[in-house]
Amino acid sequence: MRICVYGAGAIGGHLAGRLAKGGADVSVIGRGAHLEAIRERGLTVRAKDGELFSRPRAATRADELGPQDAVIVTVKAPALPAVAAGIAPLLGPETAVAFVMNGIPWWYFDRHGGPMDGRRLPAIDPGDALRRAIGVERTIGGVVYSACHVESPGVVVSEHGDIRVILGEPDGSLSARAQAIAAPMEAGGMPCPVVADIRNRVWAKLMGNLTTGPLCLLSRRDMKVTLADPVLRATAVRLADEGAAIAAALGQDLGNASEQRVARMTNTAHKPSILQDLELGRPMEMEALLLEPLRLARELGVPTPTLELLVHLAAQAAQAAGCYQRAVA
Ligand SMILES: NC(=O)C1=CN([C@@H]2O[C@H](COP(=O)(O)OP(=O)(O)OC[C@H]3O[C@@H](n4cnc5c(N)ncnc54)[C@H](OP(=O)(O)O)[C@@H]3O)[C@@H](O)[C@H]2O)C=CC1
Ligand SMILES: CC(C)(CO)C(=O)C(=O)O
Repeated sequence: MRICVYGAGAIGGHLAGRLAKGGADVSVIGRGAHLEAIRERGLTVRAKDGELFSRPRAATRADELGPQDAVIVTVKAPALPAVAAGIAPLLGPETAVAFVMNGIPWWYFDRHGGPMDGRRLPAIDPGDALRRAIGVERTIGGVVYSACHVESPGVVVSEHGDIRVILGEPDGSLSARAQAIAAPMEAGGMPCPVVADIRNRVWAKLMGNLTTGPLCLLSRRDMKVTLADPVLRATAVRLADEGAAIAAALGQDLGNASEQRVARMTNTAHKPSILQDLELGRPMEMEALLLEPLRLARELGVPTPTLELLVHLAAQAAQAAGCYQRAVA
């Protein structure tokens, strides 16, 4: 199976390594020193279950690779317009495109049902660029648990053993095409369930970002250090409660699990990827991870006072660092 990972950074590198180990014919699209190193010396993934080495075909442009059976998009959300502009050469008539990223995905309300069905998210997909270039028919939703970073060009470190990718169709079907991506992932050591409730999984993952994102952006410290402060830990629980209330207003029941969610993160010495971006001066996923959930809360009449305050402070920090340009609204 030909699978291209579009955005071979930390997550994309990890997934490419797993897929190669699992027997897929893997290529990656990336850029800069990391891509050059993968091209010249191969891709190394240092994971808790051992080191994976592979030699995926590495390209900076899709026309170097041609049509694929599947594409897995793993860029940061601000890079999605560039993916929309560049992806066409990878797409044959049957190519599926899985978005394995954090945050509210551009397709969230497609095939959603109810009064919000079909609603657009212009902050995530400006000008409907992804909708036009890829379309919801090809799209598979995805969530990833794998704290990781690029240690040096060509080398990705997966920091914890608790890893998984979750795939799901926007219409809830358990499709053969999602299973076809999951199979080499699983064979490569990455658990990869295909689920009927991908929106619920998106929200469950988002809880981690809504809690540790604003707090660590403001503390500039990793999750373990930040959450060791009892006041900030209690604040994280309030953030998780508010996030769960937004999800509930959209019909996604996350249970009464905020304490446990935060408890699971207290021993994780990981800097959230959004903080890594701030520190490296890269465009930050403010919209998909933080601001779009707030917008939905306002629209649905869900009170989120703690989230409002901390996300707006975080947005100011992001603007001051030159990593987020929009006016916050
Ligand atoms: N890292 C983590 O621990 C986790 C991250 N996530 C999520 O996974 C997603 C990916 O994150 P992560 O892997 O950390 O991000 P990275 O920035 O490490 O990876 C994205 C890669 O895509 C490259 N890229 C961006 N735009 C283009 C383009 N137009 N053409 C070619 N290459 C491009 C980037 O290059 P460049 O560096 O030059 O921009 C980078 O190498 C995000 O949604 C994130 O929130 C989820 C769980 C954990
Ligand atoms: C913080 C973490 C690991 C989970 O919420 C994450 O998703 C990220 O680093 O972006």
